[in-house]
Parts: sequence; C-alpha cells; structure tokens
Amino acid sequence: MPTLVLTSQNVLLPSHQEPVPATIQADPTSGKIISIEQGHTSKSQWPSDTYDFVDAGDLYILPGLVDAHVHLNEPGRTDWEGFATGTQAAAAGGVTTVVDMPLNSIPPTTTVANLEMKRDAAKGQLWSDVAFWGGVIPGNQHDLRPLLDAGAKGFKCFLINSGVDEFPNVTEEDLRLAMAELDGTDAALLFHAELELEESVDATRDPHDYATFLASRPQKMEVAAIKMIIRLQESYPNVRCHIVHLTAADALPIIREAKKTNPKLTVETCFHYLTFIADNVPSGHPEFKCCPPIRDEANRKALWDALADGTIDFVVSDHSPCVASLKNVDGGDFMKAWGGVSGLGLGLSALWTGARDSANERNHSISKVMEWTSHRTAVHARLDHRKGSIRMGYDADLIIWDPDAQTQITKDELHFKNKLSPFEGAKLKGQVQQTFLRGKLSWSRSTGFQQPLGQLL
Ligand SMILES: NC(=O)NC(NC(N)=O)C(=O)[O-]
Ligand SMILES: [Zn+2]
Ligand SMILES: [Zn+2]
Repeated sequence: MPTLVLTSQNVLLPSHQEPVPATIQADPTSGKIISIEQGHTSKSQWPSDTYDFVDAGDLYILPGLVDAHVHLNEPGRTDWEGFATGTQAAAAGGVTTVVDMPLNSIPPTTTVANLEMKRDAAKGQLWSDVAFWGGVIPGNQHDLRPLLDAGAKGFKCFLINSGVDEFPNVTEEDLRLAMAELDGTDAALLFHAELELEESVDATRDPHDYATFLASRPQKMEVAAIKMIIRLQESYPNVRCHIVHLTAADALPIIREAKKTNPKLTVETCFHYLTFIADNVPSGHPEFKCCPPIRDEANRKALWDALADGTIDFVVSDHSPCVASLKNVDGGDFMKAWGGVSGLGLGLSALWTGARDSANERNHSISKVMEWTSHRTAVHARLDHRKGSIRMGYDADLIIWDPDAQTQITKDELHFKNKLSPFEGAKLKGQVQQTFLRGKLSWSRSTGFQQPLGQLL
C-alpha cells in the first residue's frame, strides 16, 4: 500500500501558533505519522508507485477533531442515531474520534457486558474512531473499575432526570461510593450539572415560546449543581471531575475560584452555546431545545471570555438526536420535545465563525480553535498519546480545511440520521474538504464516504 504524503503551505504543527509549510508522511498500514518535514513539496519528488501524494496548496492541514461528547444511541435507539450515520457525520466534519456517551443506547454503558454489546453493534460501521464513556447510576459502583479495565475512558452521571428510564440520576451518597472507586485512577467523572430546584413551571405561559422553556431551566440549577460537585471534590481531591455542557455564566466565578486550588476540575461547553442566543430562537422550533438551555447574548459573551481565559477547557458537540416525533417538530412545543441538539460535524465551522467575529472583537487563531476541539479533548478522554496533534508516531488523523469557504447549512450538509438541527440555515465560515483516518481517506467532499475503517479505542 503506498505511503500517504500530504503537503501544504499551511500545516498546523504543535509547536507553532500559526500554520507553516510542511510535508507529512503517513504509513497506511500502521496508521501512524512517520515523517514531518518543514516545507511544501511538489509531486515530482514522490513517485506514484510508492507514494499517494496529496497537495492541499494553501488549504490548512489540521489534526482531526476529537469530539468527546456524542450520543450514538446504538443499539436500542438506532432510529435516533447509529454508529454508521453518526460517524459519517463526524468524518464529514473533520471529527476523526468520537467519544460516545453512556446513555440513550439500550443497554446503557453501565456494565462490562453492556459495553461489549455496544462494541459488537459498532463492528464494520465506523467512519471515525470511537471510544466509550461509561456511566454511573445508583448501585453500579462495583462496575466502574471493571469498565475501566475493559476500556471505558471515564464516566458520566446525571444529577437530574436524564430523560431515559434506564439511566437514573445519582444522589450525593451514590457519588461518594463512585468517587471512592475512582480514587487512584486517572479517569474523569463527568457531571450533567443541573439540580432540580423546588419551583414549578408557570403553566400559563405558551410552550411554543422559547422563553417559557428557558425560564424552566434557570442558571441557578447549574450553579447549585456545580457547588455540590466542588464540595464533593474537596473530599476526593485526586478524582478528576468534569462539568459537561456548561452554559450558566453565573457559575464561572465559582469555577474560577475552585480551579485556583484544584487542577483536577475541568469544564466543557458546546458549539451551540457559543453560536446561538435565546432572543433569536424562533417560536415553535424545538431543534434548539437542549439541557441546560441556550441563554442570552451576555451569557454567550461570558462563555467566549471564559474559553479564552481557560476557565472553560474545551468545546464539544453534545450531539443528542432523536426522531422527529419526539423532537415535536410538527407541534413545536418546547416543553414536550426531547432535549438535545443535533450538530455532529458542524462544530469546527461553527466555532471558527465565532472565533473570527470582528463585530464582537474576537480573533482567535486556528491553533487555539484546534486546542479547544482536538488536543484538550484528547487529553480529557486519555487519548492524547495518539490523538489530538500532528506529531511523529501519532495516528495520521488529518483533515484538509478551507478556512475561507462560506457555507449556508442545508440538510445536504447534515450527515446524521435525523436531519433536524438548529444549525440548518446558519451561514458558517470554513469547510472541511477531506478527512484522513489513520492514514487513509475516510471522506472527501468530491468523492464522498470511503470504506468504514474506523476502530474502537
Ligand atoms: N439524555 C440526553 O442525551 N441528554 C442530553 N441532553 C441535552 N443536552 O439536552 C445531555 O447530554 O444531557
Ligand atoms: Zn447532559
Ligand atoms: Zn449529552
């Protein structure tokens, strides 16, 4: 099999703030990067019997994204999403590694036997690599160490109803049992950080208005949960604790304070929280419904600032789809609809668009954007020994990226199963042209999806 050679005037290498001219060789048999040399090269240097030469010209060569928060839902709810469509959506968006959440599939990933069922279901259906988070539910603390030994990267838990019966939320007491098991491991405990507060929803308000739903998930639900997590971590300072999908700006001062003394607290937000604002969510469009919710403009700005100053560590999709009937797209009732945004594969363009928003005086470099979507997410999922950077010996997960292309997102750009997304209609900057997974083409804009060569990590 010929060696893959990728060259460009703009390759993002770990030690550089901006892309530089470089040439990468990848061995398609091992899937590894075997050479990185400064300088753009020409085809004549690479005889076609030995090399498969790809010249990206001025387009950027970037590491593939590691999306550390995705619900693939197979087996059990494969009509919501599946390994094939989910990883195709990933590959077409430059995501070469997906870390699957433990819930919404049946069974959930809460025992080793369940993990094995998911692994079996995934076979032959992967266009990106896939790793698994396990789950903490009441009473499964003795499954946690075996799940780690079987390859789970860490564990998610809910502090509030998860939306599915087979993944119940945990109490502080359950968490102490789980944290005692995780003490001494390097695996993170991931928290859906919202706590139910003793308040009822105002039943007189119109459920088709986004404001009605927003009022039902106030910031103080996140703040209360985050205070509890920080308190718990004081008892188990060696356990990595991670707040998934943060949206509440009110929680940022508390997180900033806690991070001063606790390096094991990490935080993610999502592409949609950095893209959309509550005022612009159209009535009757539950495609925008997720928990915690998309909030106001001042809140979005605070999230961007927190990302820039490191209070928020990285950005993920939280792709959590369902079928149209459950999303209530015909009824348009935010209160009845499934909570979860679909956007797998659109993240890089969405983040790049926001990162270069001159109206909001933002001008983040591509290296920052890749740190937030590739390198730090690889560290989070304990995959940074082979994913998340263009380095010698690392997996040759590489994307060709046009930073200037403008796209208005239509359903044709959505490769996941249920094409219901708040990103439909959005004008986004930057476009993936080709995605290479471990040294082989997985998807290209001109020729589409290739063989499913993804692996389970
Ligand atoms: N059951 C879910 O998939 N929930 C998800 N739903 C959202 N974010 O609205 C999540 O990650 O919490
Ligand atoms: Zn969640
Ligand atoms: Zn989620």
